[in-house]
Amino acid sequence: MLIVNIKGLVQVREPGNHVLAGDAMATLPVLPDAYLAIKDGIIADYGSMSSLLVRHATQTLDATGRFVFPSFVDSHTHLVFAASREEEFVMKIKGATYADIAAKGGGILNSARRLQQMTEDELFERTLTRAHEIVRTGTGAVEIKSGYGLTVRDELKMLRVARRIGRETPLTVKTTFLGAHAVPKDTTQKEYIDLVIHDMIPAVAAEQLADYIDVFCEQGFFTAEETERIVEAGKQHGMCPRIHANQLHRSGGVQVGVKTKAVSVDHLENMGDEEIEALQNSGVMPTALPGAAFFLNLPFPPARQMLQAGLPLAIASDYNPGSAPSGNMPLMISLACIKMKLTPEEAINAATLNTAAALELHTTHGSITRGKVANVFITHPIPSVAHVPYAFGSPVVQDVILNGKTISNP
Ligand SMILES: N=CN[C@@H](CCC(=O)O)C(=O)O
Ligand SMILES: [Zn+2]
Repeated sequence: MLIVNIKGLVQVREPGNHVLAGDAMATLPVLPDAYLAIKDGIIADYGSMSSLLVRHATQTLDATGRFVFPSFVDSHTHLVFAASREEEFVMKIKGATYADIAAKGGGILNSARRLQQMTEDELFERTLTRAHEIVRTGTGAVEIKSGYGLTVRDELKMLRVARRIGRETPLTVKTTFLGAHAVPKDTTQKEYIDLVIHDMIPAVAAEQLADYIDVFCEQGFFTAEETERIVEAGKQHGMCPRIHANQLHRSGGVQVGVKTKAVSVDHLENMGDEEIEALQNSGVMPTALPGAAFFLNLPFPPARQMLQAGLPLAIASDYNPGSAPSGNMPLMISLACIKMKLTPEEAINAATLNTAAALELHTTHGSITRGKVANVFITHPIPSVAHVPYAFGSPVVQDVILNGKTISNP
């Protein structure tokens, strides 16, 4: 396949380990008036139109006036859920907080009740609709968590659905076991943590259903000490940690992430100097979820301060029914620019190369690089790259190509 007359080929990089940190995040390489050649699902070549020699291809797309981007990598979602939660949305409008709703058995426990009653096939169908939706907005690889099952049976059910999304859609899927998302009503904290460690983790590992282990490290959910114990148990079974950290409070989640060598710590709405220092040279990817901060009216992560400290930064959607009911990555990039004061270049780097690194997909995804998976999208005609975050909420993606194949009616 050949894409020709590309107005700008975005995020062109030579092969190599590209985690971008600090000042390096400001540079986004864009090749003007370019072509892109794809063969056997892989990026075969790219260059300036003036250097294009081969003109025969099985399929040629003309991208005049349009940009080609590498597909977004969304490194944090809860894509598998049974039902939306508009009633809580209205409660929040009227003044209830996320914590108030959770304390009344709403929130995660509300989602768990509904998911427990749903068959695996029905859950798959509902998730499939959302998978198609994120493909249409430019996502090519996605992390999917469990955490609305809260029983052995239902956590396994969620992870099987997530794995099936990886098999039956063109999305690249990584899965995360988040049994420690909330404690069910009729169980003590200790009983539930024992269930997570002694029953759930071995059962998940036996079916190889999870690449990662996650814990909601937060007041009223799981303490830093409990988080450490749970993720260490996961590590024993080959699951690398990634942590819900510092969403509502300075929970110690960041420090546990660093201590346990997590691949990422996500949320980070409540950060202090100590957390930023702890992350320096840690190898842990700090990940902002601007959709969740926006939806819950929380402070946004101190992105500029983090970049000034030389940290890398990733941006993901957190698509879930309670705190971020959108998996629209172009919108997340807009929010990152508008609310976190990232430049368009920084935000796009954060949602492509750095999220690929956060999912350990940096050798195959996240940039236009020879030899990487041909996951790209072609924009509508737009004047500039910065137009993507500028025109917030406007459709960005016109054509989607995943694994080298055009997705019809994206
Ligand atoms: N904070 C924890 N988990 C999700 C929200 C879960 C829910 O409210 O259903 C999040 O990342 O925001
Ligand atoms: Zn989350």
